[in-house]
Amino acid sequence: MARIEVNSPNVSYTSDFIQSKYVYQNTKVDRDVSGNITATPIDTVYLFRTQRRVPKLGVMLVGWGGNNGSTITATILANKHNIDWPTKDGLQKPNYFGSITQASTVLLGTGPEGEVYVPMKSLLPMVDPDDLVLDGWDISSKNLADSMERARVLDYNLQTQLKPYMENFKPRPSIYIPEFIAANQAERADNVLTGSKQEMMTKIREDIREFKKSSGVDKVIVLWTANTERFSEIIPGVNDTAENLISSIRNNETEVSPSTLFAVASILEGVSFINGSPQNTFVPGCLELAEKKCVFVGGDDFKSGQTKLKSVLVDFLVSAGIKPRSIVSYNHLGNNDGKNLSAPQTFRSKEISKSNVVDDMVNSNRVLYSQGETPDHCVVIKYVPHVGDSKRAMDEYTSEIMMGGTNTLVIHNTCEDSLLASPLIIDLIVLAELCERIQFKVGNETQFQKFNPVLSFLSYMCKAPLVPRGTPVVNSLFRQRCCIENILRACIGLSPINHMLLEYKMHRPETIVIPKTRVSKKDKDIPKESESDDTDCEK
Ligand SMILES: NC(=O)c1ccc[n+]([C@@H]2O[C@H](COP(=O)([O-])OP(=O)(O)OC[C@H]3O[C@@H](n4cnc5c(N)ncnc54)[C@H](O)[C@@H]3O)[C@@H](O)[C@H]2O)c1
Ligand SMILES: O=P([O-])([O-])O[C@@H]1[C@@H](O)[C@H](O)[C@@H](O)[C@H](O)[C@@H]1O
Repeated sequence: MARIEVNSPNVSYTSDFIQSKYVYQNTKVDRDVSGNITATPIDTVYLFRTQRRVPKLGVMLVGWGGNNGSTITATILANKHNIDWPTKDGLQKPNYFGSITQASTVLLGTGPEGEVYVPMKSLLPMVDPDDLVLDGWDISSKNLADSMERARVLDYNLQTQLKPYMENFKPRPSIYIPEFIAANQAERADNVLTGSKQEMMTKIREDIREFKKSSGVDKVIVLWTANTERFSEIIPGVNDTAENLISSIRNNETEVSPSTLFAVASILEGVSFINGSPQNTFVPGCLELAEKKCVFVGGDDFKSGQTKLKSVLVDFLVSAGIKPRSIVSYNHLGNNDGKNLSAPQTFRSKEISKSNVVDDMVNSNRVLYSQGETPDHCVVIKYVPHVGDSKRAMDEYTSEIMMGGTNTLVIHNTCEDSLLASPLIIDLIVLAELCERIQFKVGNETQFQKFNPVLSFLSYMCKAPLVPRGTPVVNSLFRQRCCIENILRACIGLSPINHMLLEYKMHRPETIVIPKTRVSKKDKDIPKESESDDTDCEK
């Protein structure tokens, strides 16, 4: 992969850090009593600092023996050991298609040869997924080779070759509280911890420490890809504050779910925790704990197929001035996820995360929608065992066009559910780990800080993005991707991609002057480069 170095006085490279002075340009909007608007451009100077050393990273998956867990393990091993396999269509080589960090490119700029695109992963030093060290928990005791076979996702020929690598991986016993998932999951729950919630959580914390020590990894990230749970009730005194949540765990309170126990265990171990399922793992007390301890949390629910397309299509329609009036999304699938979602309480969690995804786009356009007006939006999921992991999704978008006309789009999508979700696991881990190495100072600040513990940077991969209090939720896939791309660019001192291509829109192109350097703010506005690390965290 070609090395990228930025040639600018605002960017410096030391053996430890890439440092960039960056002018963040924004617009402040004020409305007067008559509703008239004043827009004021605002410049803020940031000093970004990214640690260059990529750590040896351990990943612990909760639900390791599931379809996603076994598929991502197999994919990493196949890529790492360069295992290809014959199919009826020829020899298939392993890859990470569907991962933006590994398989997508970004426009870096223009050169003599025109536009130059580079792999997203080449912008900053990132963990190579081939180097991830995997471990995890499952309530099912099957080893990973048997789990892969049970999942019926990958070609048989690949499975045969991977078996020797996978059969030694055995999930650690996990926390099973039957009332949080569908009753039909009981038949696979033969690998479970016993004891009080406090005791089980302590065991999970020990597992994280033990894994870190025995594997020799520098750091660990924990990711929930276990069954969708029902929503937890938010009860004052039980899970509304960090203190109450901790004492509820101590008192074995009913309304603390396994996923919240895993999140709390990870936070207490200083380990980032990502939730790939829709339930409200991050009850207010859990979020407060993450904030206090300055540990990253991200989620919720992988945005893999039908919803991902929705967050493109509705954005397209609304931004084209077309008014979606009804969105009806149906899918059926036959994997264990579908089986678990056939219970009303777990389906409800999924229905919520799949339904909210158009809110920001609808609310952005008061020409089309009056305050409080929304399109009809219906989400249906059915379990059909025969189709296994091959999910069938059917969507109908009915929109109002000019002069009362109607535009109906009908989409049919067939795909392996887990082959769409697994690359998102890679991106969530790679980007969350990168965020742990990025620090910045704003204006005249003397101390570096990190991103807010609620990592909204991961929104692109999530159906129901978790954001810090008071932050706008962005669902539009295009905007979510721009955010990732432009923050990566900021870290190397490059301006956001603006798609203006002004240099190609000139009547007299010879008038273009390439400035020697980007103009920076006066020295007094530039954050100082020394001083200590981020603080404000309870240790
Ligand atoms: N595949 C997708 O496209 C997709 C998209 C979005 C979200 N998701 C979510 O990802 C999750 C995993 O999907 P999947 O297809 O791998 O499902 P799966 O049912 O195949 O795997 C889940 C695994 O979790 C295990 N499990 C359940 N409760 C557990 C607990 N408390 N601790 C440890 N393990 C536990 C199960 O035994 C199972 O092996 C689901 O919640 C699903 O809704 C999947
Ligand atoms: O990502 P997406 O395709 O919109 O959503 C999917 C659902 O349609 C599917 O029913 C469910 O089992 C998957 O876990 C996933 O949530």
